[in-house]
Amino acid sequence: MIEKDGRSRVVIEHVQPQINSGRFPVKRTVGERLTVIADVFADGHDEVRAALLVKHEQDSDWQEIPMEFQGNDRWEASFTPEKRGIYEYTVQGWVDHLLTWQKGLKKKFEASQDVGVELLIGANWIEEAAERAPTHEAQTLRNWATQLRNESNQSAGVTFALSQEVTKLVEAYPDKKYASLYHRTLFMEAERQKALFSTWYEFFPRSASYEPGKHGTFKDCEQLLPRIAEMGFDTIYLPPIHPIGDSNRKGANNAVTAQPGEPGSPWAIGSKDGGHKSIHPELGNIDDFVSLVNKAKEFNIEVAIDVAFQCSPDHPYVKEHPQWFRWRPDGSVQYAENPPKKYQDVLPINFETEDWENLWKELKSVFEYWISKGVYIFRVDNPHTKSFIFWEWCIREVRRQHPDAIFLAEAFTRPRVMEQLAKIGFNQSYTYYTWRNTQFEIKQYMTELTKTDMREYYRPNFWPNTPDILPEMLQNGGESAHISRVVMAATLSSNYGLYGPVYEFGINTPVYAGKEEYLDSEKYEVKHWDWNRRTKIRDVMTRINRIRRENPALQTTWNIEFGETDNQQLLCYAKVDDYKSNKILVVVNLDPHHVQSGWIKVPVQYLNLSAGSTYTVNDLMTDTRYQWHHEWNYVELHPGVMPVHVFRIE
Ligand SMILES: O=P(O)(O)O[C@H]1O[C@H](CO)[C@@H](O[C@H]2O[C@H](CO)[C@@H](O)[C@H](O)[C@H]2O)[C@H](O)[C@H]1O
Repeated sequence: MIEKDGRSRVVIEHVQPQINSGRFPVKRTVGERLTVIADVFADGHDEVRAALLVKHEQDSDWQEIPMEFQGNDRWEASFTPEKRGIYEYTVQGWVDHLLTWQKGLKKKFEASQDVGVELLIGANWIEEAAERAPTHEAQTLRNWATQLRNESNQSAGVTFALSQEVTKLVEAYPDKKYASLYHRTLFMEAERQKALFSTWYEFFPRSASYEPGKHGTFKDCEQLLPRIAEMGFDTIYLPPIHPIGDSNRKGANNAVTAQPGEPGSPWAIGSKDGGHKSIHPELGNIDDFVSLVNKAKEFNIEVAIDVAFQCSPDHPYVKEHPQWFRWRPDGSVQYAENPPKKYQDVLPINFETEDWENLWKELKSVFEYWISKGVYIFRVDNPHTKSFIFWEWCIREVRRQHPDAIFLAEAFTRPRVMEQLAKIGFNQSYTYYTWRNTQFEIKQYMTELTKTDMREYYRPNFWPNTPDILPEMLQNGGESAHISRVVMAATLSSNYGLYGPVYEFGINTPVYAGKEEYLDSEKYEVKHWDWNRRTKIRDVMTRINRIRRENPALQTTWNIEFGETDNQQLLCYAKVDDYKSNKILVVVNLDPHHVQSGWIKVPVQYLNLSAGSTYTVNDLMTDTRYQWHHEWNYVELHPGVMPVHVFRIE
């Protein structure tokens, strides 16, 4: 059986972007362009044309966007989503006889051949196009066909046939009877802008009190909002806010047994006071929490909460749904792990339980419950230790009802696993940035994130530290490293965050030499921070966050171009906005201990600067201006003064 019309001669292949052959949608935010490329060609020498077909899933009509020929059978078109939701896209190609005729006519006429018959053939094609045009234009086309038939002067006929007005009108009504359609419909999800541009400040609400020795509350968190807003953060991320279990409670510095009075790790969720939908009593009650969420909105701050699907042995689920845990012959459950880390105070959930459907529904309802309280951003703890198939379902279902929901995958694990979590729906992902220090490492990692197909589905969120990770660079590099690492996170990636208090106060003592964990970690203790204290690091955080808000070039991750340097300790990169009007050039001294100087090659072409022109670079970190003339320019960065330049090119 011949399934297709044998006259469909166009081949369409290598349509990009597509993730796993279209199994997963590519990601964009509203207003963020999607550029689609494809190879479209036919046998012989006929002219081919191609169009990108796009539609929002709720619309019935396809929008047709002409693709532009890039040479070598490659075609390209762009589309910018205007509303949130899923868009479908595919590619169509067809042989264009009118265009073929026009090109042939031109060649023959230029070769001084007789084109009398050609003009008659063209008249027929134009008449056919009239059949596809609306009445008023159909009449014009018919008139042109008559004009061509009656034209006695071949030169005038050719000029007319190739004129812009004829070309424009015949292009508008192509003959697509035998058009080919790419064999697949692909998907793109357009999300709200925050999925791409967000600035996170993590702190433990139990340490929020201004008063030493007092357990912090949500009311205390409200007091911190003006301070956090002043620093320019738009998202506060709170580690778990639920009741903390007593059984196997951990003590200071990860001791497996807590001393009386120790508060335990907030990730040991669940006690007689409730589980994932309850509030730790010392923080306040649900009304206090909702009040914090609403108050934060007044400062343009969103509250993000931590969702850790694991249970303290005291969690109500353990008694109510014992089938959700894997019991061993001795009546115990093996505690949770993220090898080599051991979480002796929590039980993992068994995603292979016979009762998986009820488990899934309950876990999804946790997100729904917090959404009903005004929370739309979730930092998901260790998602890679729960099944992919669950996440794909859960995120899809939650976002179908609540498209504003954003899920950040807190997975520091193998690359394929992190990538899969992003493919199946996580809107943002933690990264290896935390450990990328040298020029080579940073360039290589940024290239992988932005110039491979990861760009289509993996939205990085760069964290210089977390409560779990005090990287060696911050331990050894002190204030200078804190400054350079936060400025790089904030300018390399449009999503970035940090574990705030210890960062701004420059706390960097490891639990012991060689271990990348904070001594006396807040994970196991209530801390008292001097919230009135201003540090240079805090001032830098404030300034770089303002620079990010004021410069659209820093509100996306994908627009990076590195510049050469003659010193490996200097890193140089440029970013420009879509309109090429906002241009940022960052230079970083990667060595926190020594002055580093050298020559950097400004990527002038990328920055749209004509060679040899004079331009002003305005260092937004220090409000200092320099006049530069060439590609190569000299810089000198002092770690003790300011280890970075963030230039705006003016
Ligand atoms: O496994 P990760 O390094 O990605 O860390 C995340 O998950 C951990 C488990 O939830 C969590 O660990 C903390 O809570 C545990 C449970 O209470 C406790 O046993 C650990 O000692 C404590 O570090 C970690 O904070 C989180 O970021």
